[in-house]
Amino acid sequence: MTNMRPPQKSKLLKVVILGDGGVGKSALLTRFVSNRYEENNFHTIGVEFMNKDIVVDGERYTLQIWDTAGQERFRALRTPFYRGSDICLLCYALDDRDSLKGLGLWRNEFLNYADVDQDKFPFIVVGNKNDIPAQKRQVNSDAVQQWCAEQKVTCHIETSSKAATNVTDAFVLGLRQWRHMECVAEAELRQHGDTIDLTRPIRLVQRRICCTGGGGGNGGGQDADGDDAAMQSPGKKVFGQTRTANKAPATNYRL
Ligand SMILES: Nc1nc2c(ncn2[C@@H]2O[C@H](COP(=O)(O)OP(=O)(O)OP(=O)(O)O)[C@@H](O)[C@H]2O)c(=O)[nH]1
Repeated sequence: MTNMRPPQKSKLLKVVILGDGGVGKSALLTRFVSNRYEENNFHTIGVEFMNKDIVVDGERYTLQIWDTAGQERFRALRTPFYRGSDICLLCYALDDRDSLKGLGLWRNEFLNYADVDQDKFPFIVVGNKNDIPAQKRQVNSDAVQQWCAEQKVTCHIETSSKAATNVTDAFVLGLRQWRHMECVAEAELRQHGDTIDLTRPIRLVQRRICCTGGGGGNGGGQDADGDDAAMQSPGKKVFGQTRTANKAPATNYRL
């Protein structure tokens, strides 16, 4: 016998990095996964992905991170990969104010193709290249905060792939935001979700089972209410079968 706990399963999450060409998406990914930095990167064509295992708050995750091409001409190559994403990093460069303005288009493009609920999806705004000298900086924190407020994005972080500043933190921020939204969604489900009002439907179901179980006889029909539309419908068996099939997902009962 051993006291060792079985190894914890790793949760797989898909992360997509979006932003204008040249803001440093590939550099961010390379720094995070391999802790390397290259000054002269080629433009990404289409998409590339890398996996990275990470433990955050005691939980194991495998992040499958998709680096996308920022250039407009590769749009058709990247958009099919948005579906199934769990987290999206919206990247701009601190020495390029247009790249911040462009984030709205990136967010919309993602929402169009990823098919997610925009109010419940973890977007993280990442301002890369924060190693640049002050005189080269074109984006100040007021502009970013204003953009985030307008777009209802709550998380913003500055990084430098070159100087290895905050790179892991950007992904961890995305992960924590994802987990927060999962918790909110679960709580909502518990509160309002799969609720069954047992008063009327249960009486119907019991009668149905009685009717069909009795070989189609009239015994159970005696106490049927005249105003019960469901009881009068011809789909008796279907109603009973549907009820049986639906048993499993019911999580809340309100008496
Ligand atoms: N100063 C500074 N330069 C960076 C940083 N990250 C990337 N760069 C520079 O920006 C260039 C472009 O970076 P990439 O990672 O290729 O940019 P990208 O967003 O992936 O570009 P696309 O593939 O065209 O979408 C790099 O060749 C670096 O010279 C950084 O943190 N600081």
